[in-house]
Parts: sequence; C-alpha cells; structure tokens
Amino acid sequence: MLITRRLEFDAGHRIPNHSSNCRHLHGHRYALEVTLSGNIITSEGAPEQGMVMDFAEVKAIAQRHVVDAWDHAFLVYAQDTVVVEFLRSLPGHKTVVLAAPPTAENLALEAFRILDAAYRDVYGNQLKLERVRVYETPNCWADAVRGQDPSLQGKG
Ligand SMILES: Nc1nc2c(c(=O)[nH]1)N=C([C@H](O)[C@H](O)COP(=O)(O)OP(=O)(O)OP(=O)(O)O)CN2
Ligand SMILES: [Zn+2]
Repeated sequence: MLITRRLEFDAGHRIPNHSSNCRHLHGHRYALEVTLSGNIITSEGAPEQGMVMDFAEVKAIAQRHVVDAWDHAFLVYAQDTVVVEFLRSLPGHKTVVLAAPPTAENLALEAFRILDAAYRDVYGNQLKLERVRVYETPNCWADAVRGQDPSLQGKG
C-alpha cells in the first residue's frame, strides 16, 4: 500500500548558470509530496489500525526535517559564491547552502536523503519512503524515487 502526504512551503532560489529567467533571484511556493509504502496496521484497537502511518505523523516528520528548515529560506548552491557571500552579509538571514544547484530535481533528491532516515518502521509494517516529489510551480515537478537515481543507490 502507498500513502502520500503533501506539504507546502515558500523559498527563494536561483539557478546560477541558467540561460534564462531562473538565474535571477526569485521564489516559489513549493509543494513537497512524501510517498510511503508499508502494510496496513491490523492490530485490533491500535490508534493506527487501518493505516500505513497516520497522515498527521507523516506530516510532522516532513515538517520537522525539511519544511521547517527550508520554509522562508533562500536555497543556494554552495558554488554560487557571490550569492552565498551576499546572504552571509545579511544578519541572521535564513539560508540553506546545498551541494548542488537548487533545481526541483536536486531538492527532491536532498529531501529524499533527509527523510529516508526519518521515517522508521515503528509498527513492524515495513514502512519505507518510496518517493519524494517536489513541485517548483504547479506545472513543474521532479520525483526522487527509491532505487532510481544513481545518488540514491543502496536505497533499493
Ligand atoms: N528541469 C528543470 N527545469 C527548470 C527548473 C528546474 O528546477 N528543473 N527550474 C526553473 C526555474 O527555477 C523557474 O522558476 C521555473 O519557472 P518556469 O519555467 O517559468 O515555470 P512556470 O511553471 O512558471 O512556467 P510558465 O511557462 O511561466 O507557466 C526553470 N527550469
Ligand atoms: Zn525558480
């Protein structure tokens, strides 16, 4: 069984080497969709009976590990030194420095890496993170899928 929870957040970014508009500093209302697989919990009387995981708990984990860190932050590529230095000059600015340009693809991969360790099979129902989808706009999104990207090797 697969279940998906959607969360939304706002963040700024730029794609420094982009040939068009995306090299400018701008922001998005991102959406993050977390898809988990697992067996439905059947323990009679358990609060989670009938669920793979309580959607509230799915949300709480993604919120704590990704959304709280990225919401109203500027997501910047570490090699984008001019912007990194500028953001450092702003006292107390919320900045997230990433090892790769902040495209939807790289944000989905980064969120997958962070969240994979965060979702634990506490009910013995083989709970596992399967996919993280990041919407950059309502029309553009990227999927990081377990076992499909070379950087997620070993997560199969
Ligand atoms: N494969 C990717 N392509 C692009 C990415 C990306 O992350 N992965 N990102 C961008 C820009 O960040 C840009 O903000 C996206 O805007 P745009 O292409 O304009 O998307 P819209 O949904 O607003 O498209 P409209 O045609 O304006 O409706 C670019 N490419
Ligand atoms: Zn953008």
